Amino acid sequence: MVRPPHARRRVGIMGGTFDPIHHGHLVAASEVADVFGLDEVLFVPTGAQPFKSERRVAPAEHRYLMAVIATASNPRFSVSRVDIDRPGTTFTIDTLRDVRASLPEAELFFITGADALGQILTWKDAQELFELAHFIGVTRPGHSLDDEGLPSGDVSLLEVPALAISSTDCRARVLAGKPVWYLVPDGVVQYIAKHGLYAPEHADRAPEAQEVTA
Ligand SMILES: Nc1ncnc2c1ncn2[C@@H]1O[C@H](COP(=O)(O)OP(=O)(O)OP(=O)(O)O)[C@@H](O)[C@H]1O
Ligand SMILES: O=C(O)c1ccc[n+]([C@@H]2O[C@H](COP(=O)([O-])O)[C@@H](O)[C@H]2O)c1
Repeated sequence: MVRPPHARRRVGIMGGTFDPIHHGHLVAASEVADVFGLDEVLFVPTGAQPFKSERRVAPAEHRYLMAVIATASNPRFSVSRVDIDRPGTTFTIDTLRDVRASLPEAELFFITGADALGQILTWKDAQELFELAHFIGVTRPGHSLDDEGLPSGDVSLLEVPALAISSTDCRARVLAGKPVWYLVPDGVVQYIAKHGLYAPEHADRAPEAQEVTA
């Protein structure tokens, strides 16, 4: 994308539980950054996600550090602590307000997979979300990408390389003793093993890996 000089900085925001971060997240962010000419993508791990309150989630600090490891080699990727440092339930409206406050001049793009895009109208202060960022819905295997009911002009849809990977499947594989090599970055494979994440047999060695945070 050709950019005029002095154009506003274009910043993508990829929010997620990232339990753990995997190559599906990274490919989606990379493709959006390329197609929309983003200067930077901020990965924003959630604190307590409102739709996952019944589920055990790895402690935020582990999910944050895995995101840091996964994005370290890409100069355009970084990880934000705004959601994990804010007490209480994570709502995207707060994420966007906080990022807007720290980057007042930037154009913001919120990146979301097809599954999450389909739920946006149920999110807190849904109508105001579209005043704070342009939303980009990306394809995800097993989900249909649809912007029905969403404000036209505020949402774009993008086909990204299809990776049928989910964090749920990665956790289940670790629990079953199966490899997650090539589903998540190498450093994340090693981080999961080092801290005994997702494997109950390691609970006595690494109790911090089994905390309930959401
Ligand atoms: N394979 C994928 N391709 C495209 N987008 C994805 C993919 N996996 C996740 N996303 C998107 O990334 C964001 C964060 O996803 P999340 O951290 O919940 O991962 P997940 O794999 O869906 O996790 P879980 O299986 O635990 O629900 C969401 O917008 C989701 O739609
Ligand atoms: O704001 C809300 O009400 C809301 C409800 C559910 C999910 N979200 C956001 O959706 C993004 C993807 O969430 P998740 O848990 O599917 O990874 C993440 O940034 C969440 O904060 C936001």
